Amino acid sequence: MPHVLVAGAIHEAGLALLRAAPGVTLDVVEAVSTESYAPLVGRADAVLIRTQPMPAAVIDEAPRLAFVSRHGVGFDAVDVAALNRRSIPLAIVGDVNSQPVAEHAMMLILALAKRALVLDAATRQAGWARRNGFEAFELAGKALLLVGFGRIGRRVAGMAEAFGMRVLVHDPFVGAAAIRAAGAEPAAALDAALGEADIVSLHVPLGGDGVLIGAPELKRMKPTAILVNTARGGLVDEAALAAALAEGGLAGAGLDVFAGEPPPADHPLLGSDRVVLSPHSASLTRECAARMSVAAAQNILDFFAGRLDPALVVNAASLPPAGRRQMQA
Ligand SMILES: NC(=O)C1=CN([C@@H]2O[C@H](COP(=O)(O)OP(=O)(O)OC[C@H]3O[C@@H](n4cnc5c(N)ncnc54)[C@H](O)[C@@H]3O)[C@@H](O)[C@H]2O)C=CC1
Ligand SMILES: O=C(O)C(=O)COP(=O)(O)O
Repeated sequence: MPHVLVAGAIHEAGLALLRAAPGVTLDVVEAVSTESYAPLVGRADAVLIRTQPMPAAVIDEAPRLAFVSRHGVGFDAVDVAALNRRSIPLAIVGDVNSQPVAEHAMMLILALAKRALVLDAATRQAGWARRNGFEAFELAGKALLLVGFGRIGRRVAGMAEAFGMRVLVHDPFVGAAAIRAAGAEPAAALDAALGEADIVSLHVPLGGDGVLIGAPELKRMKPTAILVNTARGGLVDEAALAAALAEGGLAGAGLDVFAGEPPPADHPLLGSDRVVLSPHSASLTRECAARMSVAAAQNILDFFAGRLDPALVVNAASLPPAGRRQMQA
């Protein structure tokens, strides 16, 4: 009889699915820290986890653990090597959250290009004083560099093309022909593309290499350019980004994600009016919060029923043959 631990607050729809499943028992811990759910892993057959860390120390304390279900798609916070040692599959939700994240990236691009927050504040405070400041710029004709051309990056490309933008793509794992077929231009060398772009948007996983955009990469960007990160905070050197913005090396940044979440109150990027921020909420639309919750819960039910889609498993663990883990009513 599978016992499921839900680590982190999720939409009620997924909880309802698990509660209604015959034979499933549940622990739900809404707090986001690892410490809050770690004491409960010992009795879990499956863990449904949000983005809080799941280190080896926690996995090693879970003798019954047979399956981990990510509520989203990024799995950098889970110690995959520890799962692999015991051949425990880790599944993600696939395409379920790509659309709202792509929309959010476009929202940040537009907010920065149009100086939305600054002009909103100015309109409330000082009337028309900034009307002729000519601070906004147009997207049409500008070069957008997408770093990463997977589920989300491809959707941003389509949206940007509708705005009349030129789309450059840097993704070493996607062939030039596929990039051209999507109406974009392959950019094999990241350094050169960074120098060409008016807007850079990140859509790659956070991997072992860590920082992708550090001080040298920021220096290659135009002083008029903006950087948008809806992927993972650890991809960007935040101190170097704050310095580039303060020194006029870069015009703006839109950030949904941070190296440490939530960012501390004295974080250098929180004080800049060249920055538009959101609290890792790109996928959390009304619609998608329910979709992710249901998809992650369904993956658990499918795993124990022996019918999980293997394409959703992202680590080196094969699924048990159908029927081996039948749920007991
Ligand atoms: N802010 C949020 O709420 C969300 C953030 N994310 C983040 O966005 C990331 C991307 O999501 P998806 O598009 O669904 O993933 P995906 O796996 O479909 O696409 C990632 C792409 O990045 C490419 N890539 C890998 N390393 C690269 C590198 N060094 N340079 C350039 N390209 C590289 C891959 O070839 C792949 O095409 C996730 O890994 C996750 O961290 C995803 C969903 C929600
Ligand atoms: O899909 C992702 O990788 C996300 O960042 C969102 O994940 P979460 O809603 O925190 O489980």
